[in-house]
Amino acid sequence: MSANDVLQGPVLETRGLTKEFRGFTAVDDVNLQVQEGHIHALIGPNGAGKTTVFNLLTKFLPPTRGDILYRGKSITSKKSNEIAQLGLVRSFQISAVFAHMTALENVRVALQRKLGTSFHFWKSEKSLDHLNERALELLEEVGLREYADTLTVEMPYGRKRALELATTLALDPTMMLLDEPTQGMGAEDVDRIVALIKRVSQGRTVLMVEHNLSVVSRLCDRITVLARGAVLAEGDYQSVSRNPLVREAYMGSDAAEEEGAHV
Ligand SMILES: Nc1ncnc2c1ncn2[C@@H]1O[C@H](COP(=O)(O)OP(=O)(O)OP(=O)(O)O)[C@@H](O)[C@H]1O
Repeated sequence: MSANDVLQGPVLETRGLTKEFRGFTAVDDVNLQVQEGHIHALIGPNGAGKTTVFNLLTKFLPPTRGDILYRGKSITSKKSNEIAQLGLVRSFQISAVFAHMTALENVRVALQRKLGTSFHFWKSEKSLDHLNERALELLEEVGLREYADTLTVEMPYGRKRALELATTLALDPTMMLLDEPTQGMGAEDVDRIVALIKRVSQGRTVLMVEHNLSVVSRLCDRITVLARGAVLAEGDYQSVSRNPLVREAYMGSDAAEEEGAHV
C-alpha cells in the first residue's frame, strides 16, 4: 500500500470492534468507516451501543476485541490525551465547563490545556495577549462574542452547548466527536447549533451521536444505524430512513417517539 492509499482511506475506522460487559455484548463486531470531510452520524434506539462506541473511540473504555485506526494507524492502545494530540477530539460535556468562570475564561483554559506543557510560554505578556485574542476569535466563531464576560452559570443552556464547541475547537481538532450536541434544546437553539456545526465542520471531519433525526437529515453525509450493539444499516439519510430494518428497530422505542416529535 502506498502513502497515498492511506490518505485516501477513511479518517477513522474500526475493525471488529467489540465490547463485552461481564458476558453482555454491548458493541458487537462493529466495522465503521468515517470518510474525510464527512459529517457522519451514529444513530440507533436506546441501548444500541452508541455511547459505548464513543467511549471506545475516545479511549474512555478499552475494547474487548478489535482495532481502531486513525488515518490508517492503529490507535487502539493509545490514551485519550494522545489521540487528542493527533487531532481527534471529543466535545467536552457541559460539566467540564467551569460554571463560575466567564465564557472567555473557559475558552482560555481550554487553550492553556492545549499549550499546557510549555511553562515558559506564560512568562511572556505578549503570549497572554495572544491567548486572549485567540479565545475571543473562538467565541466569535461560535456566535458568543457578546457573552465573553458572562459567567457560564448565567448563560442560557443552548449557549453553554455552543461554548462547549468553542472549548473543543480550542484543541484544534481535525476530527470532532460530538455527543448529542442538540440534546435537551428547543427548536431555536437546535437551528442555531445545526448552523454552527455546519460552519465549524468546514475542513474537518465530524462523527456525532444524535437522537434528533431532523438534525441528522439536515447535517449528515452518512449515517450508521446501530441496534443491539451491531451495525444494522448504513448510507445516506434517504436510504437509511426507508430501510424496513431501521424502521422496525425504531418502532416503539423512545427514539421513534422523538422522531415523531422532531421530523
Ligand atoms: N459499564 C457498563 N456495564 C454494563 N453494561 C453496560 C455498561 N455501559 C453500557 N452498558 C450496556 O450496554 C448497552 C449499550 O449501552 P449504550 O449506553 O452504549 O447505548 P446507547 O445507544 O448510547 O443508548 P442511549 O441512546 O440510551 O444513550 C446497554 O444495554 C447498556 O445497559
